Amino acid sequence: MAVVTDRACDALGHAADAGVVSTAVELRDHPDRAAWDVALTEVVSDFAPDLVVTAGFMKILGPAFLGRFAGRIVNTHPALLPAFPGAHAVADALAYGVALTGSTVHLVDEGVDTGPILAQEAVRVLPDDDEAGLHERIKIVERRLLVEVVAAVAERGVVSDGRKAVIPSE
Ligand SMILES: Nc1nc2c(c(=O)[nH]1)N[C@@H](CN(C=O)c1ccc(C(=O)N[C@@H](CCC(=O)O)C(=O)O)cc1)CN2
Ligand SMILES: NCC(=O)N[C@@H]1O[C@H](COP(=O)([O-])[O-])[C@@H](O)[C@H]1O
Repeated sequence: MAVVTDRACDALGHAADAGVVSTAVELRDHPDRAAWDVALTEVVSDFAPDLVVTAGFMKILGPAFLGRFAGRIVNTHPALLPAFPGAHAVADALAYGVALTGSTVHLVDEGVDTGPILAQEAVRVLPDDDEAGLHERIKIVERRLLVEVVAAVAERGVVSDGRKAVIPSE
C-alpha cells in the first residue's frame, strides 16, 4: 500500500512507476535517532498497514516503531540466521569461509536479526564468489522467498511465542 524509505533511493522510483505512494523519512532531517524513530512510526501509521515489510531497509527500528507494529514486521536478511546478523551479512559469510549461506525471512523484534524465523533457503558459496556475485544469487532466492512468506502471512496470519513462529497451514 506504500513504500517508505530512510533515504533517497531507487525504491522510491520503482514505487512511483508501480503507482504506489512513497516517501522518505531521513535521519538527517531529525534532531536525533529517537525523533526519527517517532517520525517514521507516525508516517507508516498514517497508512494503517496490517503488515510492515523491511526489504533492504538498513536502519535498526527503534522502540516507538516496534511498539506500534510489534509482531507485524517481516524482514528479509541475506544469511542463514542466527549466522551473520547485521548490516554486512554477505561479506561476513565470505570472510568466514562458509560453504553454505542463504536467505532468511523473519519477524522483527527488539533485537537485531533475532526475531522468530519464518522461512530460510540455502545458497551455496562458489569458490570464485565475490560479495556482489554471492549477494546477487542470494537476492534471487530472497525475492521469491519474501513474496511467498508475505502472501502466506497475509492469507493465513502468523502465530509466534516470541522465539518460534508458525504460519498456519492451508
Ligand atoms: N529492531 C530491528 N530493526 C531492524 C531489524 C531487526 O532485526 N530489528 N532488521 C533490519 C534489517 N537488517 C538486517 O536484516 C539490518 C539493517 C541494518 C543494520 C545496521 O546495523 N544499521 C545501522 C546503520 C547501517 C548503515 O546505515 O549502513 C544502524 O541502524 O545504525 C542491522 C541490521 C531492519 N531493522
Ligand atoms: N541486514 C539487512 C540486509 O542486509 N538486507 C539486504 O539488503 C539487500 C538489499 O538489496 P536491494 O538493494 O537490491 O534491494 C537485500 O539482500 C536484503 O536482504
